[in-house]
Amino acid sequence: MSFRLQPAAPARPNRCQLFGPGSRPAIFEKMATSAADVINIDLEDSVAPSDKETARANVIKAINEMDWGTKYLSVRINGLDTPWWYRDVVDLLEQGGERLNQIMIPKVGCAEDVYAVDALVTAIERATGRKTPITFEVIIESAAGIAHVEAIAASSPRLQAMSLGAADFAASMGMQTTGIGGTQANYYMLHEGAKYWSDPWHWAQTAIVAACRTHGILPVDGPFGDFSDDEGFRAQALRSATLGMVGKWAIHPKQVALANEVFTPSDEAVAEAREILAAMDAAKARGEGATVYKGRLVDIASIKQAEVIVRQSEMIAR
Ligand SMILES: CC(C)(COP(=O)(O)OP(=O)(O)OC[C@H]1O[C@@H](n2cnc3c(N)ncnc32)[C@H](O)[C@@H]1OP(=O)(O)O)[C@@H](O)C(=O)NCCC(=O)NCCSC(=O)C[C@H](O)C(=O)O
Ligand SMILES: [Mg+2]
Repeated sequence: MSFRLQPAAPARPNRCQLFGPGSRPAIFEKMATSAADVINIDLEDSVAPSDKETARANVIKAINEMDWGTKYLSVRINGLDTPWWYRDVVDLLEQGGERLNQIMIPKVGCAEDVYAVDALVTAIERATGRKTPITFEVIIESAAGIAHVEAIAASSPRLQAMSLGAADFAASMGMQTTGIGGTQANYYMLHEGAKYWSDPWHWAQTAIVAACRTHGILPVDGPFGDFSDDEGFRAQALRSATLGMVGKWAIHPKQVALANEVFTPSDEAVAEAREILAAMDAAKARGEGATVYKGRLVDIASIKQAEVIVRQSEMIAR
């Protein structure tokens, strides 16, 4: 371990972030009563330009009047290249009250993007006497965003989560696909006539996980567009969980249970993690730093690996 210790990410469940357009208030109740840990009401790309003001008003009304239970409540504002974002922030902060937990900033390309929103939010919080600081989530969904991901991760103490936005990311990178996440038919290796598919999102995901873990932020996988493909969603989510991401967006309610299933450690995984911890306790008592568990090596690093799984399950059970 470096002399500079790795900070812990916020201790709150973030297995599924359910999205819905702010211009569609009829679904807000369904979002609030869903099994998602986080609700992202959208003012950005799922809202047509002609609906921006109405959507903003819908969202503020819903934040104030609806029962959101224990949901972590987040609103995605418009991008900093639009005329809408500052009014989103001002109205949400001035009229949305303390129930709003988080602002999601899309298409962040550099640390200064976050700085700009932070400055505006900070001024409004001071003026209104807000008690609990608003937190931020950013979406990495451009070439600039991934190139500057580490600086973005370090940009503000408000930052709690960072997602990969596969659709805009693919467009910004010039990738030849219209798919949103998942397997890409043309991304394969050929060996002795057989095709072996690879994962075109892998590099961006690992860059995000490393930046997030360095700065104590939750790394999250973004949307999987084909909501009729449950197995495709599950495969994408399993890869993300294996890489260290803590959750995934749902762009349709049927994806919520899938995300919760993948990002909740199974009873078997938790039991095995606890057995590894017990085996290492016994090893330590014998003065050993390594031992054998089910025919394989476990050592002091295995304690940290097992603790990740136990911590996740304890946090979700809370
Ligand atoms: C994708 C949808 C437009 C589909 O809506 P719809 O046609 O109504 O679906 P269904 O008929 O299958 O709906 C079944 C029931 O579920 C309710 N419903 C639908 N969507 C939601 C939702 N998001 N949350 C809660 N409940 C929902 C319907 O009302 C039906 O209920 P009932 O009649 O009682 O049976 C729609 O799902 C949708 O709008 N999804 C979210 C789109 C969105 O927010 N997109 C933005 C995020 S993705 C993105 O931005 C890309 C990213 O930035 C990147 O770059 O990668
Ligand atoms: Mg996007």
